[in-house]
Amino acid sequence: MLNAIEISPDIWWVGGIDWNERSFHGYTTEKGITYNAYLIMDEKITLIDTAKATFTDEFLQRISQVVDPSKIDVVITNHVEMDHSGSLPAIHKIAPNATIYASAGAGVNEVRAHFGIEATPVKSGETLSIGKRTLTFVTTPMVHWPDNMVTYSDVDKILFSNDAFGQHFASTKRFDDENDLCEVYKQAKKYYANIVWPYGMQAKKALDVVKTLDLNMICPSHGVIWRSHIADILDKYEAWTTYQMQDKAVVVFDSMWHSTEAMAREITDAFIKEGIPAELIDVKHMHVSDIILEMCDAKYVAVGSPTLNSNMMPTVAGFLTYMRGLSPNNSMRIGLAFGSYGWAPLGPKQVYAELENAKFQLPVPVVAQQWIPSEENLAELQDTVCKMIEAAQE
Ligand SMILES: Cc1cc2nc3c(=O)[nH]c(=O)nc-3n(C[C@H](O)[C@H](O)[C@H](O)COP(=O)(O)O)c2cc1C
Repeated sequence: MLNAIEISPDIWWVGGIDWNERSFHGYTTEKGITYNAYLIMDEKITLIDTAKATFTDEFLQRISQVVDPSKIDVVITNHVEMDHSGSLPAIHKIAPNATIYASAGAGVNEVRAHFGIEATPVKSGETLSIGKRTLTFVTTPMVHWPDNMVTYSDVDKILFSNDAFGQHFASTKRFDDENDLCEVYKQAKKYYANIVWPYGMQAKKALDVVKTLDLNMICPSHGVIWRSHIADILDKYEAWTTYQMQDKAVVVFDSMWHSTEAMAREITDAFIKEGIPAELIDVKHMHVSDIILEMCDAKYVAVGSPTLNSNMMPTVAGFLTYMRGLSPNNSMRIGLAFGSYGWAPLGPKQVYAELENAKFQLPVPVVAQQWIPSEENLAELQDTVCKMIEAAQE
């Protein structure tokens, strides 16, 4: 078993590694997950967050390599979601006199609602001396639950950032510079797109506070610790939280007999012909959490469905529902609805209505094709794409 790891003098990583988790509340985690918790060996022995309940044994074993868990004096609960707090009842039982801190209001209420445990409230800006170190709490409400907060240790210049700057990435190596950075950044972006994206404005506020801190490390509750690429991940969060868009297109579709697929291919080619990178995505073959990663910074989004039993296809409806819940900046995008039908163009029209509901700019009407598109019909899609690009430039 991997040992507890001293990440900075007297600060230990004592989390859990979930090598085989592949679905985290419906989000695919192809690289597994870590539940990071940190133990600070100061005059008051302090634990920052815990682990998912199923990892309690692993987590307690790691703590025991450093100290008897019953000696813990302070537990900081930055966020009550159960991937971070699932082992809190076990710690509470082993160290009943430890003081558990959570954000005033939401954090304290959530600890009580989940575990029937009374936590001590802390407000944003409040400090706690644990010996040599003073910890400062900064609440980050709705990044991504009402209770979220982050904790800063002054002596070490470490920010315990909980979900912010996290990535679902299991590894024996704890630091950014010890791992494949391309993969780490991809997983950080996928995490942001699937978890934090709806709360970009709140995340931006939190980021502005983080940027004022003197930082040696950012220790998130998932994935690798940032020590060598702090400026880079902060820059990336700046771009993501301000919804910076790329001049690129994603064309998402499903198709039974390839007519909608032929339209999707033509639309993709038309974007590429106009010099705009485009990606063709068949929803049957890509998970919605990966589609969101591809589309989160795409200026152009085309969505196609045939009519199936008087509806759009359930796969496309599933994607649109997931996307609508996550994506707050659709008014900055240019959308297109398209698809084939036999006798009633309900599938493509429902896609259009969904894009309209999700507040996309829709400069061209729905392109509904009866049965199989001819060469001429397909060629007309080139004009449609040109109109979308013109609308983006206005
Ligand atoms: C099981 C099934 C159900 C269908 N239901 C409808 C329907 O309710 N209304 C309609 O206009 N066309 C319906 N169609 C016809 C398709 O929409 C039509 O064949 C279309 O061209 C398929 O596009 P695709 O090749 O992209 O799958 C149905 C086709 C199938 C196979």
